[in-house]
Amino acid sequence: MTDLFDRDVLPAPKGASLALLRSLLAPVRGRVRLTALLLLLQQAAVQAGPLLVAYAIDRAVPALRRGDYGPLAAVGVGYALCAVASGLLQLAFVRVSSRVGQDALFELRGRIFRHAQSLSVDFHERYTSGRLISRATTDVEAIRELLNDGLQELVGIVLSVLYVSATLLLLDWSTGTAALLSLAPLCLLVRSYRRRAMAVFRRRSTAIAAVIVKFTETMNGIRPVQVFRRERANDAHFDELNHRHRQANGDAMLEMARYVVGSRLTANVALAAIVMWGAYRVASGSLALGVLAASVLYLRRLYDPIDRLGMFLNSYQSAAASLEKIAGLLAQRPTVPEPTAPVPLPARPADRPGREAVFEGVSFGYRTGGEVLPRFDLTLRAGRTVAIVGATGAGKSTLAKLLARFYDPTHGRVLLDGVPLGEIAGSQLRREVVMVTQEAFLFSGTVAENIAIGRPDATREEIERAAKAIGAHDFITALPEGYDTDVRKRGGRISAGQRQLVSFARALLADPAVLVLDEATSSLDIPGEKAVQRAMHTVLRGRTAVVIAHRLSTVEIADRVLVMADGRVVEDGTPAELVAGDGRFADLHRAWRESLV
Ligand SMILES: Nc1ncnc2c1ncn2[C@@H]1O[C@H](COP(=O)(O)OP(=O)(O)OP(=O)(O)O)[C@@H](O)[C@H]1O
Repeated sequence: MTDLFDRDVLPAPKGASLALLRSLLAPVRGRVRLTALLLLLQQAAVQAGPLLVAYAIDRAVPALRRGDYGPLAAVGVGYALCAVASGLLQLAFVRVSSRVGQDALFELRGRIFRHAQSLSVDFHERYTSGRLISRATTDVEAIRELLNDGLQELVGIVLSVLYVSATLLLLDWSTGTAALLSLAPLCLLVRSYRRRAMAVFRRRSTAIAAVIVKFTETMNGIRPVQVFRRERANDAHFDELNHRHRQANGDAMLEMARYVVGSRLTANVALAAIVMWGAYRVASGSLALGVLAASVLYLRRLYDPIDRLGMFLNSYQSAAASLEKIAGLLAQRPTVPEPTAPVPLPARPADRPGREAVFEGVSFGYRTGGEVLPRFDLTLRAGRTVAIVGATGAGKSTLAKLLARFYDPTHGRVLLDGVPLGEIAGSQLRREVVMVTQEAFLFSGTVAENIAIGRPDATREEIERAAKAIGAHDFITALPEGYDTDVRKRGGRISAGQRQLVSFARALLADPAVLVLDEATSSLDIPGEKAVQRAMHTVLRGRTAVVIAHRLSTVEIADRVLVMADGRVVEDGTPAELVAGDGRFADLHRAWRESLV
């Protein structure tokens, strides 16, 4: 089955890209208008030049011949004023527009991060982190280019074409009309370029995303890459993706080159024709020389922006492709949604350890595969420790993840003290149900901060008490800066077993009603394993606990054991009952006992 999320562009409602752009610019609407006004004035100052030249040739020079310096001086002063005004207006424009662009991008980056973080685990398993990084970097960068330079270009081009056409028509309507007619083939050229460039840019942005995905995937898995000597295969694959990116880049440049050559050729042919016609009219006395000179200057200004229009279309196409991808990402909704009207859990009496969890007619399959857990019912009594055992792929972690609501069941529901998980506010659910995974992930920050993640308001004393109860205090105080050691810095490196202890201390401090623990399979050294086992007992005590057990010594401390096979619970009972029976667990247990002697 092909996964929708394997594609770079996720489905989004129609018009989502435009709506996104509008929503980004809405808060800065006033400043967007100001930038438009500044550009309008700046273009007026720039376009006045040739008009002054025409005036100088046709009026000021004859006046000078009569000994009147006034008109020429006026032209000189006018030209200087226009130059200064255009410079100052340009400066003001750049200042305002770059702030507009920066504010919009600041908002966009924040939105991508917040949104990606709020999406369910299911999304992240399918849409790789490399793609997310590509969205937040290269795609945002493409939009930055459009907002910072592209829009200025476009408004500048449109205004200059409008000013120049109007002035040409005013100077001499027949030259003006000829100039406007010559724009028709150029418009056709722009249209066909736009169509072709769109395909090329979409390909290019997908190609760069693939390069980033490969890069992050390889570096994130650098250990297995080196252990299994995947470097050569990776090099070859990366090379292929890199080639594809280069090819897409080359295609984009080639399209651009074709466009520039085509537009210049058309413009030059039109210019030559109009100049020849104008020269003929000057010779026959029906056109003033100054008007022809100004017209030629204006014609250059009319055609010049056509090249720049190509540049603008480039940044527009690449920003449009990026905007589409970002809009697709932002259109995703969590598959495990927050309840609209959360139901609070009933208060828990102080003498009652944990809460009762019930799986009611639950069945489950991952979106990318078939059914993993066929319909089942299961009640986990408050305050008891349940161990789940079974072969790899039997569905143990899946069952645990349903209890922690990383996924919602396909059918049926999971209840905590009678309240369906889907109706409990996320913040309360995360306080009540904590899942400790095998990896025992540590965030950047100090050891103390890592322990306090589930309860950020915990005092140092409480943090140390939890660490002591778990048996982590001694190794923590032996670190270079004790509890204030940064876990990612030199000297702060801590072993796998120690990481487990930190994550147990974290869970103990968070004090959830239900603890789901995926026991680490990694073989620790014997003292390390003993320490982790002891710590596990401490953290399980006094709450409802589910342990995915890989060691039979862990199973023995459980009140109840579930043996799973192919998504079903095939044996269920106390460890003693199961050992005494003749099922799989009894076989496993016998084999284990024999291995000990
Ligand atoms: N994120 C996922 N997407 C699709 N299928 C998955 C996903 N996670 C697990 N599965 C599939 O679900 C089945 C049960 O997996 P699960 O991880 O629950 O097994 P397990 O008993 O915990 O195994 P192990 O002891 O190896 O961790 C397996 O067939 C697995 O391929």
